[in-house]
Amino acid sequence: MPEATQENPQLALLDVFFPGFSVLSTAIYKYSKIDLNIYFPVLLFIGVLIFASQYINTWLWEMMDGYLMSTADIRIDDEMYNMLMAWIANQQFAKRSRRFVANTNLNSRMWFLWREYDEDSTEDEAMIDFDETGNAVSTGGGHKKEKKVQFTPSFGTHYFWYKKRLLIFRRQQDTRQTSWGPVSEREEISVSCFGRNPTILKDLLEDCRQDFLKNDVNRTVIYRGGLKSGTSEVAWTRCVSRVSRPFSTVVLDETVKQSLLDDMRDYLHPYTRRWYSNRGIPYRRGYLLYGPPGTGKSSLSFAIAGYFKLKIYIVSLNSLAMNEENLGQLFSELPKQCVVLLEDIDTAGLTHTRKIPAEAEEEAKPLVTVVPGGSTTTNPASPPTTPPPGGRISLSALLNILDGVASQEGRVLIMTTNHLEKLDEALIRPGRVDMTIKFDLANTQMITTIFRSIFATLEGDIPPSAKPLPAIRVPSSLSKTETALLAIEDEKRKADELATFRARKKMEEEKVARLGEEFAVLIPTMTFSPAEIQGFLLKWKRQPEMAVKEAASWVEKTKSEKQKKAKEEKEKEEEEKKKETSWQYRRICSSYRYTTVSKFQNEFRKAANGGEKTERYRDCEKSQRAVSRP
Ligand SMILES: Nc1ncnc2c1ncn2[C@@H]1O[C@H](COP(=O)(O)OP(=O)(O)OP(=O)(O)O)[C@@H](O)[C@H]1O
Repeated sequence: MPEATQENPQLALLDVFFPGFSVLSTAIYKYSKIDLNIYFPVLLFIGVLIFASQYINTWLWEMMDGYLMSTADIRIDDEMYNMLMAWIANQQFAKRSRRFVANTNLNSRMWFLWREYDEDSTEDEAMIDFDETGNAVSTGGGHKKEKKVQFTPSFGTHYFWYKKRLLIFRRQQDTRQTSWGPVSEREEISVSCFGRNPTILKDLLEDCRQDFLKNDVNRTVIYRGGLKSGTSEVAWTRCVSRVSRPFSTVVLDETVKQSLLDDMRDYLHPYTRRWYSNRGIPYRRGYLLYGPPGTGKSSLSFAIAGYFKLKIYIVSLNSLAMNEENLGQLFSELPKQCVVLLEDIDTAGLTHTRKIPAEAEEEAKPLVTVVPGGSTTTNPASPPTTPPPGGRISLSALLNILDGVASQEGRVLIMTTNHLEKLDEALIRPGRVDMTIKFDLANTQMITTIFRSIFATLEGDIPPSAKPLPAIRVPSSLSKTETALLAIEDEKRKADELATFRARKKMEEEKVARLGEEFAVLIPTMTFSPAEIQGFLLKWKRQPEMAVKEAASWVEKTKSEKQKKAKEEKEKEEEEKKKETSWQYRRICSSYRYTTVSKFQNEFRKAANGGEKTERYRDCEKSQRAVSRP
């Protein structure tokens, strides 16, 4: 009988399927004289079967996946990820999962989809308690606001039932992504169903969306336009959802507010769209809010979006990423009805008058140096007209986008500015801006209203000292009559409490009204913005008397600070102007370098300083050579 050794080629073959088999069989032969070689055909068959089944299994799954199943892939950089994960976390299969991810925030780790967990909880839940001495104390887990841990299934395949259909949730590591990103960003999720009809998946995703959006009821959802992380693509990304600001809390002339409401209500009416299209007028509406900083322009924009339950899309034209193409792309991706907010439009590099094509052409020409005597030379070394500084969008590009086909019909455009006079007329002509609202510094009536709104006791305001009265405990030994008497007494006590509360509230209101008037007398009219007044009042938010007492000294202090600041700004402006003049002068002179500059020095200096511009100076102005700023 041949020795069963490792050299036996048959056993070496079995090692492929059952690693270590030859060592094991040699040991068995040595100690018990049982030769496993005789089972070789059976073992080989089993080995091949196991090996082949792995491939067959994968192949079968692939075939089934490809031909007999429907799959929805969810991208981690899309808001759908947040929606699906929020839904999954509430499902039994996720709660029962033995291998799971514990999350305090279910949202995508992509920065532009990231949302703070707290954002969706209600704001009336206090996060911190304070003891009698005013120190912050731990809430001891008694408050709902503490971060909840939620569980989602870990990487792998998970089966669950939805509307009596078996669905598959797959969560996999995305191996295609580069390794430098955080692990949590490198994943792929998908939901599949058996059958070639994907309707059930679409139903599921719609359910997830609806569930997710329930959190947004009575909230204003804010989107910002910008670059997606690590890409050159732009997208609207949801950044926050805030409890909608009641329209009434924006202090503004009531007739103006009412006419804005009426105008928007009419515009958003379902029949209005048809009215516009019948007449061939683009269905768009634009509003311009202008006035000094802190007078409520942004507040009104958010309040109006909340009032009409519209999402608000904010885009910053100052952003470096914003060029004509990107802005056009963002405008083309706007939903049918929404508010688009272009804030502080005067600072967005749009303040220059729109160039007429001839002028633009002129600028694009190579620089021409005027040589006295009438001849001109083209300077080949002179740089071409520099493109607008990176990211700044030109006015004509913006106008094209606002009017162009890419701009979604049905949107409400709100532009805000601190300097109406700096805006080009083309931007604010009717059709682009249909209503202009002026915001002013606070007048006496506004000051009183702000005071009242800060100190009025509103629903949900709980004074920090208020402690609920202990409920009456009914001893079990009492007879029915005694219990009834006690209940009547309790009712009476509650009614007395309510009456006292109402009387106190009325007195409070009268006191606040009186103090409001006193306060308004102390604050000079049209001097401070509502934001400044609100800022001061918030310091004394529970002490209206102190606010009145401190008002006069605050006015003095703030006025002198403002004067000082204004003086400094003026000095700075003058300094800038001087620099600008000398720079302009150098530019002009440099374009005249073929002649003796000193010959025309006085003439040029005068003109650069705002004096009379000679023909020679004008010639030079046209052919200015780019001189780097000092
Ligand atoms: N008319 C107003 N009514 C109510 N609150 C106001 C008003 N104006 C300003 N505020 C308060 O002042 C703060 C700043 O207001 P807001 O941002 O709306 O001003 P703004 O005019 O948009 O300022 P900026 O021009 O600097 O952007 C907010 O907290 C807001 O509540």
